[in-house]
Amino acid sequence: MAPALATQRWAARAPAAGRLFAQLAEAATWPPGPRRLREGGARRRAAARAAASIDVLDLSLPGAADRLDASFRATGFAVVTGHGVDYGALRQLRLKALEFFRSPLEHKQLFDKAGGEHKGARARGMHSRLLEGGRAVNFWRARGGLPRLDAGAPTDAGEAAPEPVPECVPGFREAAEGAQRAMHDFRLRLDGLVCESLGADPVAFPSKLDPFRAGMRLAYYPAQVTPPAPGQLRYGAHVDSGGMTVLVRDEAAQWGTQVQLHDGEWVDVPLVEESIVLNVGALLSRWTNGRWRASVHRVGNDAAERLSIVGHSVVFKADAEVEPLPSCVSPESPSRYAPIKAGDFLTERVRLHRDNYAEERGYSRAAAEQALSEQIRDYQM
Ligand SMILES: O=C(O)CCC(=O)C(=O)O
Ligand SMILES: [Fe+2]
Repeated sequence: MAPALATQRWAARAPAAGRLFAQLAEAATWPPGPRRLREGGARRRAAARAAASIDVLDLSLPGAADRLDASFRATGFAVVTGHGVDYGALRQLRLKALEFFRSPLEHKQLFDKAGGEHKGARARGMHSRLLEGGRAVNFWRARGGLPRLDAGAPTDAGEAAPEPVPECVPGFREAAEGAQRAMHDFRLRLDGLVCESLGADPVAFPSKLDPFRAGMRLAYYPAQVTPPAPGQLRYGAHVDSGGMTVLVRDEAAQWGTQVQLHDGEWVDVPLVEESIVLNVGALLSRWTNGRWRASVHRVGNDAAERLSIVGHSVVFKADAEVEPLPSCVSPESPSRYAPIKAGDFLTERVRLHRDNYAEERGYSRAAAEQALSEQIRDYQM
């Protein structure tokens, strides 16, 4: 029997082991060449499926609110064009951010607040990211003021005092401010579109939001010079926590963002020039009573260096009470979620990710698993 056939049979009998074999085989040819990336069978199939699965919408055309509603109901994701954002400002931030992330570790460590009092930095996982060579730094807009580039992150409740970033990369601050400005109007427009899509009260809706708290995170994926371990991903499967995520992928290395559809299948987010990817977070899904899905997504392995700019819209005030919108509740679709304060919800979701969560909450080992799985279910959507 030919070895290849034997392998196929063995893989068919033991799918998990077969997958491992496939991963090892992939590792043996790491890094994947451009041809393999374009033409790999599984990837091509996934991409073909994605074309039919994740909508691409031109927001400059009439009916944008309804089309957004349909996309978010179906997958919780949409790739948008016609957004009006100055892409040049985003490109400039990408360049400066790459300069920062490629700079010596001592520079990047200036941003590591995890050992100090800025527990927000630790809570958001920046501690390990920065120590591993610099992967993320948060920006946010000071309340009511000009956009500022700040180190650390707000506390869980979003109340930490911002700290100015040391100028280790000339022009970084200006680039960040330029990108924030470029995004600001778009974020406001998205807030308006969401209100329209959901038929929400145009007075009550904006009063719950604070567009000036919308930040920008730079997620850096260093070039993968060694093959990933079996099952390892560039960004593990997760659901975003808050309102709407506004994701600008790296034009030079866009491949990798994948979404799990309702039927469990993973699909690629389509690659579209100068597009922005929108996706629904857990709190927004909850507010819509589950009408809009908060889908699980991840970033798959690719050898390329990559930088994603991750922003948000529909940013709730920490003390905003979030309960299913009346327009999303009906006799056929009764309210599924109790009212919750946005700040409390986000704090709890961040805590769920800590290793010592059960211990912090005083759960016994036996009770912990039960409580955790219930909490995760509650806080997932
Ligand atoms: O970088 C990407 O493509 C996705 C990042 C992401 O999912 C996130 O930051 O929540
Ligand atoms: Fe995400």
